[in-house]
Amino acid sequence: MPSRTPDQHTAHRTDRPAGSTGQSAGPAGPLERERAHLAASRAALRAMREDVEALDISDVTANWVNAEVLQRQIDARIEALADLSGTPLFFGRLDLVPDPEPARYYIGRRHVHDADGDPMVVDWRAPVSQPFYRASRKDPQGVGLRRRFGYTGGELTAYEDEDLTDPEETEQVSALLKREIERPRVGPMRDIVATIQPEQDEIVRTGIEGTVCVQGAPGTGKTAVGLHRVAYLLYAHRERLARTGTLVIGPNRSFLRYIEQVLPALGELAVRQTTVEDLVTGATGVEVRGTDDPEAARIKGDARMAEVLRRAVRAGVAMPTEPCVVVRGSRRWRIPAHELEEIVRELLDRGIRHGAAREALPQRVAHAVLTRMERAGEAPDDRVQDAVARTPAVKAVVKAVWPEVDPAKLVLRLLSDAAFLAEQSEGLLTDEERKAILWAKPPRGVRSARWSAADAVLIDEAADLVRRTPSLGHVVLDEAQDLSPMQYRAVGRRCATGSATVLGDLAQGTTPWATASWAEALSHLGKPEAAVEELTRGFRVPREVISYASRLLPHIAPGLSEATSIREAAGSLRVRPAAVEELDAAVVDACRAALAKEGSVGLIAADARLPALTEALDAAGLPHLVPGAETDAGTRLTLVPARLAKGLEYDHVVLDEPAAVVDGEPDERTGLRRLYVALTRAVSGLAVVHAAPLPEPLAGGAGGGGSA
Ligand SMILES: Nc1ncnc2c1ncn2[C@@H]1O[C@H](COP(=O)(O)OP(=O)(O)OP(=O)(O)O)[C@@H](O)[C@H]1O
Repeated sequence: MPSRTPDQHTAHRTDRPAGSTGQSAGPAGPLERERAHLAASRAALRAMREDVEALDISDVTANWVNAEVLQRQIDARIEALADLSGTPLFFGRLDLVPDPEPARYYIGRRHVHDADGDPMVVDWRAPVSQPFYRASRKDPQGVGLRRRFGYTGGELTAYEDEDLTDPEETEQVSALLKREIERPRVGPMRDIVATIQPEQDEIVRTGIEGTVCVQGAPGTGKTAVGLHRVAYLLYAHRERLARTGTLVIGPNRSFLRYIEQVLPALGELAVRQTTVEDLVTGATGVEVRGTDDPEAARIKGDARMAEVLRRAVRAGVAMPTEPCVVVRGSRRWRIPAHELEEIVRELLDRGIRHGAAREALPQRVAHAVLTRMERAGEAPDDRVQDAVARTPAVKAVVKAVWPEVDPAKLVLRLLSDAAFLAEQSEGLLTDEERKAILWAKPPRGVRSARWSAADAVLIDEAADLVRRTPSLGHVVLDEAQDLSPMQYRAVGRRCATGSATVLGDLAQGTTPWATASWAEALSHLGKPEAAVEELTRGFRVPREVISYASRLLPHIAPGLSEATSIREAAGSLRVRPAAVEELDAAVVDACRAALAKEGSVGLIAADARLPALTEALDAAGLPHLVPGAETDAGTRLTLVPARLAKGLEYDHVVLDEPAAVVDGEPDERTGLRRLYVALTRAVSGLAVVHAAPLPEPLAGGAGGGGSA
């Protein structure tokens, strides 16, 4: 039941600058009434929490196990009902067109109800909240008035109305929305529930059955959308996902640290967040201590390796050459080799997992024995079949014909036994490719092997050939463009019976095997039917900066169009040449200038430049952090290796020596893509400082930004 408003509300625009309280905010003014509703909602939330805290479960739980489970659920509920001081309880209000009575909903991060159970705040994920994000004058969706609230330090200080019933009134950019989006960045990533845009909301609320792939330019909100989609799905399908699980996969640990607080802020505390590498090492138990050269990594990540592994697993299966003779009492039952072979071939043809087939084989052989017994006039039952399956003769057949496969040992053999690899990759890999992936010095065993990240994925694939990997209910895969086909398969296994949200940008692919087309990636993931959506409206990067970075697009991703930007921020780009011997000092200057402003500062540089820059910053007395570490008012500067910049953002970015960033990569296209990533991390301003000539695509053309 929506809360009813006895006083018929009159829609009214304040249109005053966000943050101001305006003149209408007298004691009985609308702002005061909204504050009163906030206070009442807070009290109601407190009461909800106290109700749960007061629950006495001693009567209802028959044993201590139940009691413990119930207590855990209660504790989680109490935690979920906390009133977080920095997080406003509601951020919006919808007044529906009276039909027949007016109805009003306050939209917030969680559901709050009064003592009668009537809602005081509705969860943003509830169906009634959807028009808050999607309704427009063209399509009001039953909404008469949409109100957005502005907060300052937890205080409700402003509101802003849109009358959706008047199609004549022109759409205006909401000042509160703009203020929220343009708020300086300090700490880790924040949720965007108050300002999700219609095109983003469509993706967030896609049904759980559908896999969605989002291609989006830097800063279009892919990560934000993916995280809010998990929160939405958990709300809409709580029980199902509690059973099957959800997972968020990101490119590296510093990125995960950057995003880790978004879901908890939305009340979702149980979503696992990991990298592909941690996912497969966790599943296989191998430790990654080695690296591959790019060519070896490319081949190991190629989808052809899936077939090589499939063959290698099957290669262990030998055709029986001896009959199986089972002795029971005074009788001997003989299954000839050719009949055993038929059983083996039938199991192979069924394409079931190696381990499952190995478990089925003794029963099949026993069944053949039972058929003979029946033909001889006996009447054996299931227990006899089980007993036969356990006889030494049948066990010996299984051992000889269908040996157990240890996934890591199998991969170790493939990478160290040239003849074995040649046999299993016949017609799939070339001699050079085989040479590229064979270990020069084979390790002694699985434990001493210096496994690479790509090896761990191969072992994970082999493990799945032996035993099916359990599938989760939903997987969000961020920065997907960097995955190899074999990595896509590893992720695909984890959502084989669930769905996925695949997020990425082809222009930001910086691995040698980076995705060339989403259709191909989705087929490796096992979701070829997924819809590909495009986001082009940028929320991070100021217009001048994104158009500067977009000069690289024809060289790195010719098919993609330039993103737009909602940030005007004139003067946001500075390109500053420096003499070689003055480069470090110029970079330090640029950092100081950035630190003089509000917000976080990221100094992005090629790996090779890090020692010199660390020294220069230390000498200048500028404390700095590593990516992913939490910034605070004292230390707002992070020194970011270009290779870790992906997915992150800083209010002000100082980019050191673009040419060095390009040179740090094995080929020019990858180098320019790395540069594109680095150029698109800034929220408010970018200063490019260089001594070497700028890479050609940046140097050319007019409007290269102001010089400082
Ligand atoms: N609707 C929105 N309201 C407010 N802020 C938004 C909105 N959408 C995105 N943002 C903000 O814009 C910034 C960029 O979003 P996000 O990191 O999700 O983009 P991305 O597409 O993943 O970028 P990249 O490709 O660089 O990884 C973030 O600070 C995010 O909070």
